Amino acid sequence: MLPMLVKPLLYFLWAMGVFALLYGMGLLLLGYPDVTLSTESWVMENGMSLGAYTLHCSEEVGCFVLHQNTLLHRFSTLDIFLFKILSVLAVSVLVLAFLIGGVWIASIRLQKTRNTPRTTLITYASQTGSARQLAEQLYRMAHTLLDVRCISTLSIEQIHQYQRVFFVVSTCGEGAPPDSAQALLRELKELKDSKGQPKADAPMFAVLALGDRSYPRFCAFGHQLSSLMEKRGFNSLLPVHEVDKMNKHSIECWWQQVGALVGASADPLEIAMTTLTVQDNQQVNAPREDRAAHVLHFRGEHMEYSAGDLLAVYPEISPLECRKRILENGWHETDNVLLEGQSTTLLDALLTLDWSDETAPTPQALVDRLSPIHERLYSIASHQESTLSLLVRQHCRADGSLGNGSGYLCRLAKGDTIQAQLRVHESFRLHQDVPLIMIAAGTGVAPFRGFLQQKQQWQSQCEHWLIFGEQYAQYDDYFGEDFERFQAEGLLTHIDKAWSRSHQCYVQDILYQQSERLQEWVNQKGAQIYVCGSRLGFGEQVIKVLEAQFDADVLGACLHCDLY
Ligand SMILES: Cc1cc2nc3c(=O)[nH]c(=O)nc-3n(C[C@H](O)[C@H](O)[C@H](O)COP(=O)(O)O)c2cc1C
Repeated sequence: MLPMLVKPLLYFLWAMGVFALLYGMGLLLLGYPDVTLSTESWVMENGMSLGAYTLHCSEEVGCFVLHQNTLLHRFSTLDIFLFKILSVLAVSVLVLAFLIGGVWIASIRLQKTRNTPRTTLITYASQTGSARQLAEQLYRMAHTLLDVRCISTLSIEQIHQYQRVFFVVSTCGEGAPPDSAQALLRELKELKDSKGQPKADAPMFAVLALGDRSYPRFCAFGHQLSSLMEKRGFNSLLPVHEVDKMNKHSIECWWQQVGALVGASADPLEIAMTTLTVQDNQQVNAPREDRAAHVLHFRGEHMEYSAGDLLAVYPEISPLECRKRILENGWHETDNVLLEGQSTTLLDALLTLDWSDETAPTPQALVDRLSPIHERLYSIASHQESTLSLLVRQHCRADGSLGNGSGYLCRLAKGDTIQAQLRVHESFRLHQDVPLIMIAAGTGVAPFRGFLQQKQQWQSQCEHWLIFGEQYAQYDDYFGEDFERFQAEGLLTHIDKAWSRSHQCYVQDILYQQSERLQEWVNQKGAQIYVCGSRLGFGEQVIKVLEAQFDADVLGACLHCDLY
């Protein structure tokens, strides 16, 4: 844009200069003293001298130049008018040139900064989007100092182009690496062992390991990656920093250390949130109060997501429920406790903590056992509409109180707003228009409504098969009307429902009964299989059946799981 403006400006300046020169020369050559001018009118108040020359102006006779009291030139009113125009134009052009030049130089500098190779890389390995979201957030806070990229696009050779590499990695499965980390992991394993000796010129690295303490192999992949990097001769900058359930304080501690190393400002970590407004919240399996499932529709701005993505919700604890639970334990809400070294009331402390089923002999012992409230991830049940839908099962604890995340969402009324984050679930998105086998249990059916909406947008002609399991046909047919509509439109070509309590039928039974079709769809029609639901029971059983039906490499190429 700027270089485009500069060229015409230079031409304009050049043309003006030529005009002014010619005009001046014409005046000097052709202008001559006006001999008829009377000497009285030479004496003017507003004269201006330059050496032996004096310029005088008079309204009656115009302007004239005296040289040692001899009239040298006289300028007409038109000359004066043109001089004025020329000087105004010259000043404006100079100011404009100054401004444009300033912006131009600044933009060249910016371009240079952008093109300067960074010495520090932040790379993420994410399964459900949290590590990616965090790495991109950190990058935004120090974008002039860092590069950011997904670990799947990173090779060892590229690591060597940096002085420092910061890994933000999660652990999935049972202590397993995210899919995106497999290639680098393979490369690292194949690399020659440096026998634990760091190489002097090798890049330095540090690992931020995201995980969840409730899993037996907490942050396992972060540790695996760090020890493998060290064995291959990379220099460790910091010990592996473990983060439980995306604890913000813990992330900030790590970022402060990293910031000091790379020269980034130690600003507090701003987690960018999307505000969603509740449009509708309905229980869809009435009258099942013990296992109530709700469909929520939200409206929000700048909602960029795809079917299969997740929504991270930050629950707010209900003070009413919290008071009730405090009383049931025989305590008082104003009891004094210490939280992170600060004295506060039991109620205030518990409103910031994740109190699930934990019990303790005293209020302080309870507070000491609990961790801060953490985000909850929900599968999105829609696809890039102006509304975002969720299917939420209300969790009921043994004492009758509601789970923190599901209780918060199921309590919401029309018009309420929540703060949430959209998380890219790369491995559970649709990447191409191929036949789908969608296998779900319970609220795991949610993403498949989104998938079919996406296929509808694509005007897909492929075959789609949904296998859905829940307890009761009369209550639990979530999104039943939507799936019937997709069926009527020819988008959903097969649907099988397994009702475990009302019909004693399970999803695995259908997979066995329809094994021929399953084989045909995968081997001949190139179908991809997506499985969503709880890992225990459903997920494990389904994987077992699929492993019995397909070779490992065939399954590896077509299976996508979202098991929790
Ligand atoms: C199916 C599943 C399995 C998980 N397995 C582990 C595990 O073995 N160890 C662990 O520390 N965290 C485990 N987690 C927790 C994740 O590491 C944690 O939620 C992390 O923030 C997810 O980051 P991501 O969204 O970038 O993948 C698991 C989470 C899920 C959903």
